[in-house]
Amino acid sequence: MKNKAFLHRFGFAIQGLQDGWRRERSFRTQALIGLIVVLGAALLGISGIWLAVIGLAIAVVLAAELFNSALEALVDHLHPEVHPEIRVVKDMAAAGVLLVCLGALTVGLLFLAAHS
Ligand SMILES: Nc1ncnc2c1ncn2[C@@H]1O[C@H](COP(=O)(O)OP(=O)(O)OP(=O)(O)O)[C@@H](O)[C@H]1O
Repeated sequence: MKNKAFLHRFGFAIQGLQDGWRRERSFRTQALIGLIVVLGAALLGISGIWLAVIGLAIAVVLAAELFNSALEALVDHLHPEVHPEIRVVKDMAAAGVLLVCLGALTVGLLFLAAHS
């Protein structure tokens, strides 16, 4: 499975996006919020740099959610039983998503403050 051509690897990534969309409600919610924010920003005609920062914040949130979901799926598959270490792994992954979401929220608040 190693060293596949770029198009193959791109296909795997698209498949991962579809799996994330199909299996994870939080990913769907965050993706829809991101879409609404980008559409709203485009309608307001905001400047290029703000669009870039907001787009990056949305992409980082979605990527963090996918990493978190992938880790959860792996852990649940390898170790379905309850275990204190699994709790730590899942809670730390969830904390990572929370931090990224707080960062994105800060970007949103700074944008609103700069445009009000
Ligand atoms: N196998 C386990 N052993 C110990 N604690 C667990 C285990 N599975 C889940 N937990 C605890 O329950 C919390 C929620 O776990 P869960 O897998 O349902 O995550 P979730 O973020 O709610 O996932 P989903 O996106 O599937 O709703 C974890 O953060 C962890 O604290």
